[in-house]
Amino acid sequence: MLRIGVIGCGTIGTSICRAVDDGMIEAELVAVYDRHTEGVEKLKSSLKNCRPETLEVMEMSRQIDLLVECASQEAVYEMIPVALAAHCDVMIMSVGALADDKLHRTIEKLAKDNNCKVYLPSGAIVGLDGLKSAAVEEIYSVTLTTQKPPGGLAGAPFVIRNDIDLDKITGKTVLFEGPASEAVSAFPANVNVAASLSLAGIGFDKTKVRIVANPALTRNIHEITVEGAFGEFTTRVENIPSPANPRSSFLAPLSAIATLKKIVNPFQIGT
Ligand SMILES: NC(=O)C1=CN([C@@H]2O[C@H](COP(=O)(O)OP(=O)(O)OC[C@H]3O[C@@H](n4cnc5c(N)ncnc54)[C@H](O)[C@@H]3O)[C@@H](O)[C@H]2O)C=CC1
Ligand SMILES: O=C([O-])CC(=O)C(=O)O
Repeated sequence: MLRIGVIGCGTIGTSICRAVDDGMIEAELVAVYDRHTEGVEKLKSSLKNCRPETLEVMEMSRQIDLLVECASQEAVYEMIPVALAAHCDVMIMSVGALADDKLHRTIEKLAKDNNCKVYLPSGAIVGLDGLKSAAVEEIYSVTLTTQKPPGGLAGAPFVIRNDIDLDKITGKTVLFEGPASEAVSAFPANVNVAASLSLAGIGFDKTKVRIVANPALTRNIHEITVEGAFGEFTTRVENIPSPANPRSSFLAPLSAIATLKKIVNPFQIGT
């Protein structure tokens, strides 16, 4: 059975661990870790069947086949190279970290050298399957427009740096327009999806991102338009925010669980 370790015991980590605990994913939950011990204890006490140990990444990597990162972009720097060097496959949710070309190349080399896989779930967006197929030929443009209720953008470095009072936004307001390379560091907990889109398509500099604060919304909306030699498509998803973390859409943990199910399933459905 696949032995997994989970880094980050927040919204997504808890959903993944519960899915293993409920038997939805045929895997053994060997270990968990979070920089906040209360988070680890709360998660562990909520499990009915699994008894994971609390282990730091180095020790965890010796005992697992797959390390699941659902913590932060910072954690990708700290944990992913360590796990790959220990011959573990990895799954990354904080995909925005890969906008750093040096880190991206390090992870790619470690994965190749150690014969490991790096899984990047679709997260909170729909349409990566179509984009991957389309990218076999030329892609002319990829645009992501993300709209969130203002509270869902709280704490973003861009908001803090520009002294934006989210409570004072009364109408639909474009906060950011620029390349994905800038969007993922300006809003690290909001548009990791822009990174997955960039990696599947035309890269971080050419992928355009617009981030809109919209007080009329209760959902996180991601709209993607792709134009290329294949033609054109647009996808739009209206995501219910996770109750525990309104920055993250409910579809994100579901996509992480679906990716784990795909890893253990002999049938690989979809591109
Ligand atoms: N790819 C995608 O579509 C999506 C990606 N995300 C990203 O996934 C990650 C997890 O999201 P949530 O579970 O909603 O966040 P969360 O805030 O609910 O939980 C994150 C947990 O990770 C821990 N953590 C953060 N950095 C750490 C580190 N360096 N070492 C150890 N523990 C650390 C925190 O203490 C917290 O308990 C975030 O980076 C988020 O931005 C979220 C939604 C969609
Ligand atoms: O969950 C979402 O809507 C998207 C998100 O936070 C991210 O990509 O980081």
